[in-house]
Amino acid sequence: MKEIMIATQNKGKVKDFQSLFKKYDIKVTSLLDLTEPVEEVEETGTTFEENALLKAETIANKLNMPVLADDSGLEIDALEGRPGVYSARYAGEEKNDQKNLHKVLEELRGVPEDQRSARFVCVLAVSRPNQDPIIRRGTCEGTITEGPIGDNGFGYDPIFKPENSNLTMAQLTSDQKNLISHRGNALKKIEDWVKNQ
Ligand SMILES: O=c1[nH]c(=O)c2ncn([C@@H]3O[C@H](COP(=O)(O)OP(=O)(O)OP(=O)(O)O)[C@@H](O)[C@H]3O)c2[nH]1
Ligand SMILES: [Mg+2]
Repeated sequence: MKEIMIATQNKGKVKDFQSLFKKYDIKVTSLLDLTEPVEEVEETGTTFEENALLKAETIANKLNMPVLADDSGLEIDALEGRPGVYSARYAGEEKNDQKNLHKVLEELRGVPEDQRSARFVCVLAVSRPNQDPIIRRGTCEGTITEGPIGDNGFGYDPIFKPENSNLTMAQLTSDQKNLISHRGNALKKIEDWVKNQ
C-alpha cells in the first residue's frame, strides 16, 4: 500500500487525513509513528503558508523523503482574525484545546449571532527532494456557537458551525467533516500529487 508522511504531531489532524486518504488507498504515517521522535519544528512564520512550508521542508530534509505538512487555524472576524496562525497556543504554550475554545467563547461573550462569523483555514505544503514545493489553501466558512456542542473532532470543532449546517463540526463524523472542511478543500487542490504517490 502506498504511504504519505504527514509532518504533524497532532492526532486530530492524523485522524482527518486517515479519513481523507481512504479513497486513494493511501496509508497515512506521521511524526507520531517514528521510532526516534523528532523535535517540534518552531513555527516562526506569520502566515499559514510560511509555517506549512517551514514544517514540510524541515521534515523532508530530515527524513530525506517527500512529506506533506498542514498549518491551520481559526479566523474570527469579530476578533480581527484571531486566533489565526496562533490557534494551537491561543490560551498558552501547553496547546490545550479546551482552554483555547473557552478563551474564544469568553472573548465573544455578548456578541450577537450575526457578528460571530469565522472561517477555518488550512494550508497544505508538499516538500520533495529536488523539486519545487506545492502550497495550497483551503477554507471553510461558518459561525462560532455560544457554547461547545459535540464530542468528535478536535480543537475548536465543538464551537464551529459550518455554513448551511445546524450541527457543529464536532457533531459530524470524520467523513462528514472532511467533505466540507478546510482540510478537505485544500487536499482537493493537491489531488494530482496525491494520486501520483
Ligand atoms: O476545531 C478544529 N478543527 C480543525 O480541523 C482544525 N484544524 C486546525 N485547528 C486549530 O488550529 C491549530 C493548528 O495549529 P498548527 O497547524 O500549528 O498545528 P499543531 O501545532 O496542532 O500540530 P502540527 O501539525 O504543527 O504538529 C490546531 O491545534 C487547532 O487549534 C483546528 N481546529
Ligand atoms: Mg504547530
